[in-house]
Amino acid sequence: MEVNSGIKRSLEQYLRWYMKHRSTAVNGLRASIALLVVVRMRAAYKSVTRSARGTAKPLDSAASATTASAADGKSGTNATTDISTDTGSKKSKRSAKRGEVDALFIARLTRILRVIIPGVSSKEFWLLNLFSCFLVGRTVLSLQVAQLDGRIVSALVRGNGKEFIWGIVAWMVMAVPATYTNSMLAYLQKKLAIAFRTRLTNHLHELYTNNMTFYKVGNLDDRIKNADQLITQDVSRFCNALSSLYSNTTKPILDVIICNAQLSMGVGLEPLIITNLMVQVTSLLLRKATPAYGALAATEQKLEGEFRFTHSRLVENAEEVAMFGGEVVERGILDDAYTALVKHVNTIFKVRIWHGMLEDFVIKYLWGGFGFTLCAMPVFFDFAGAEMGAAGDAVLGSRTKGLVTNRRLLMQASDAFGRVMYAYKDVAELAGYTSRVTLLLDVFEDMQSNTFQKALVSNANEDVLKGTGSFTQTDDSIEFEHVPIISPNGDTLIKDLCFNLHPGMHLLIVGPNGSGKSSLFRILGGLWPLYGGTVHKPDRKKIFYIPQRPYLSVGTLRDQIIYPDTRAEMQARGITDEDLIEILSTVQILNIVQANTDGLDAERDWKDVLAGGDKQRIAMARLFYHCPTFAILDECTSSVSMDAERLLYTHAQALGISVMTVSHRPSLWKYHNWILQFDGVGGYAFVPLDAEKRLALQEEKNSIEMKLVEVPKLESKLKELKGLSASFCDLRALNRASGVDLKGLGL
Ligand SMILES: Nc1ncnc2c1ncn2[C@@H]1O[C@H](COP(=O)(O)OP(=O)(O)OP(=O)(O)O)[C@@H](O)[C@H]1O
Repeated sequence: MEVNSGIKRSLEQYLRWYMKHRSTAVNGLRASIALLVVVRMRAAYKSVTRSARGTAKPLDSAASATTASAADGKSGTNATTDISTDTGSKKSKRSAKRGEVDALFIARLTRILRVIIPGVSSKEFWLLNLFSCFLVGRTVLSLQVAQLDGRIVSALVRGNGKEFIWGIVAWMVMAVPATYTNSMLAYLQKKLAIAFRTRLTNHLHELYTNNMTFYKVGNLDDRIKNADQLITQDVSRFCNALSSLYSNTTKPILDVIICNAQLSMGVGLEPLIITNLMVQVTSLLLRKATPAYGALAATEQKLEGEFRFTHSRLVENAEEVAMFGGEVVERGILDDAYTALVKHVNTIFKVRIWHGMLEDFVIKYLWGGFGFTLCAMPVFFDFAGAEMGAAGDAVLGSRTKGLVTNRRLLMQASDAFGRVMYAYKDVAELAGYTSRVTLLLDVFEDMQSNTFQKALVSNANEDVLKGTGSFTQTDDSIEFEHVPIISPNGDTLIKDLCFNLHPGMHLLIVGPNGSGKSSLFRILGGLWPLYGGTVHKPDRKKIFYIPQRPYLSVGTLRDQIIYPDTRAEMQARGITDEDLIEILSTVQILNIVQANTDGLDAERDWKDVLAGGDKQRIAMARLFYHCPTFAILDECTSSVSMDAERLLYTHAQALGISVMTVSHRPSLWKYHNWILQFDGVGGYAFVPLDAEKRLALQEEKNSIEMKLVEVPKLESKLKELKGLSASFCDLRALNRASGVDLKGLGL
């Protein structure tokens, strides 16, 4: 008994001490929590900076392995078989692929944020601030509504009509800023998303169109298959996800903080801390049980892209597939891509079933139970120091007001916390989109410094691939000085090419298929990396290229002829529409202008409207418009008659254009005076071309080859005849022995 009363006494003493020093204890607790937060933030910051360095390092080292870009007059590359983006720690490699919510995600997001919110003076920064103001405003209004709710119900319980009516008036007045705030939030969220998208798209377009990145991605690098989908879809999804996430997390976080602060006044700090701790623990468990939604979203996007790619492939090659009757094969390809996508999406759905159940149980029911308990605290215990001594209506009114306000605040806080938890899924999805957008930025930035990652052919000579060549600018000559022609796969097409070309020289390039004829122009144009030697060439405008498949852009007929000039550039050059009409008349396609009432201003889908031969004639018109020093003609007359061919060459040469032709047609030889002949095994010959002599030799060679074709037939005939004459001799011998008269047999 004494022991018991001793314990009771000590407990009472402790409680008295506690009530006396309660505020100090509470402050101490607050300070500890603040300290904990600071420590955690510091740790998070450290890990972010560490992982950001981990990401940057391989890119930096890769970049340092390259020389300046082709545009600067040099070209280099870092071709490698390793196609992973991050070569940092194993963990960062894994998360790089999976798009997890971790420090690497924060580092990547920060990198993109620097692009979409470039500074404090940017429109996006102020939009974000305005948006934040409205978010805070909405939270403040919600608190006011909770207080008002409590007051109205309290007045109702006490039967105080005047207070009740004033409460209703205040309620209606509050509706005005509340509805305006909600509408503005919806508007600003969309505005912010589109502003982010504009910034990011502009940045990506700049990189994509610079240094021929649109060619290099896909051709020289393996990392991205469908840059178009990434720029058009993934960027949009990323921006929408980011702006909605900002709204979906900032408001709930604010709600959680402010409602908790208010609640602590209503129910006391201790029960609130205990409840919060329990919520934290359960939310931690829930987080642990959350599947990798980011990785799932990233894979879904990838599969969506591949599915879209199979369709665009079919659209692009529709005519060929239809002619071949390849619909069964194509159907298989489309179905395979779709099945892979659907299989993955179904996996996500299934994962969502059990996770949704768990999430609902924890957020709605478990936390709901915590909430009820919390609301009951001021009723059963006096943590907040409510005036329990007061009597009758006052106590009832005070309790009702407290209960209604607290319950509303609690519901708001728990709903907000729930939304923060649900937002984890959105964050995970954002992590997926972030990893896709970062990959796009990584690849585009690598293309600027000519750093490529591509699987090489097994026999690629690694030593040769480590070399770099250079470009220098000349006035009007082209020279290749010990330049190897190596494909992006690492195949050596020509080992060591040397030749030079001056105005007045017309070069014919011949060789077997795949020997590197077109690749020579890819090197000259700076499309492929230069692994050695020097290419001396004039300004880009002095070399004009006409490919086998003419390229027709979007726009008017005039735009097709002057491409890539704009109308303003055409006028600046002093060229008029009449000059263009004359050019069209020279290439004999004036009928196209006449067939269109808008003349040169006619806008059509020229790619589909024009026949193959007409397209090639438009390309010739383009050449005559630009009138360069050198023209690269890569099998560009395959669809036109020999007359049109003659016209192209004679007119081009009359304009002083030196031609470099790739063609298998001997009819074109006469327009050239030099020949570059590739042997298909890495060797070549560069010699003057006497077309007449070469044609005569060719004819002689052809006739000998024709005769050689006859040789086996003649030999077999000879053999047959020899056999017959042998049997004839045998017969005569036999006859002599037997005395038969051969003449009588007609032999
Ligand atoms: N983007 C690329 N990536 C990898 N290899 C390529 C690429 N483009 C071409 N090649 C390869 O380079 C080699 C040479 O191609 P190129 O187009 O120069 O041949 P060509 O001599 O012009 O042949 P053809 O007379 O058939 O047009 C081929 O083996 C081809 O597969």
